[in-house]
Amino acid sequence: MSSDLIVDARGIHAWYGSSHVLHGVDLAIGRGETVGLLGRNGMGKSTLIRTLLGHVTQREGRIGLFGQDMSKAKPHEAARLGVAYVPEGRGVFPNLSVRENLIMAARRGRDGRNDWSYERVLETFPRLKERLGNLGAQLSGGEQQMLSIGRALMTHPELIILDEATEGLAPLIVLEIWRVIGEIRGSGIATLIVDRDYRKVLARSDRALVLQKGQVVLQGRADEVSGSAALAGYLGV
Ligand SMILES: Nc1ncnc2c1ncn2[C@@H]1O[C@H](COP(=O)(O)OP(=O)(O)OP(=O)(O)O)[C@@H](O)[C@H]1O
Repeated sequence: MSSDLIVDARGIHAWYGSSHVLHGVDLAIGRGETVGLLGRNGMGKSTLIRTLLGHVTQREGRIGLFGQDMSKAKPHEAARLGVAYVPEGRGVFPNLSVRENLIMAARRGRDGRNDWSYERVLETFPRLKERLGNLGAQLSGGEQQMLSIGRALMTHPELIILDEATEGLAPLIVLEIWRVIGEIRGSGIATLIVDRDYRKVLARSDRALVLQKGQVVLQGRADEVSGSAALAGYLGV
């Protein structure tokens, strides 16, 4: 298990009851690397993420995070090591204000890093600055998504996992989220991105992999995946 890798997962299988969803998936993410995870609906993208983080417990295979064996670990252990997960459907505290949501998340990074301050997060998301006193539940979907990403940044992660971060949002907000994803990449934090807009994912990723029925059917540098004749067929586009 290489400690140069943030994620080093080999031969991952996962089940929901008797339904076998992942069939031997390998995934590696290096420090600072942006990886796109593509595939049609129901192909196992969210399940792969949730399996790596220990949310799906019927699993087999070796899961290494930061060189540690996390094959049996619980979700909070992955978070403690520096993996921030922004789930599909967000995950902000509805009864806390924007300010409280952010402050509560604040934590130094693995090496004591503290560069994503409260102020920097608000500069990155000017909309949140205007809503500091609003409760999570009072925010629009786009604002909740920004808050969720802002919370992730305040934990000073080594890796942020964004599962459908732009899903169901208005076009201007979607642009805003992609801008921030670019900023996160530029700041050296590794990212794993799942998004329906495969062109945008590929344009912003170093590498990409495509899942079909719980198996990796295509992977490589993002430009290679982008140029692959097989891509459209796998994505159904
Ligand atoms: N909690 C669950 N219980 C049972 N089956 C599930 C559960 N979550 C997902 N599945 C099934 O597992 C398979 C993979 O789903 P998953 O959500 O990982 O796909 P996905 O590629 O992320 O697609 P989507 O974009 O639709 O979320 C699908 O057949 C789905 O119906």
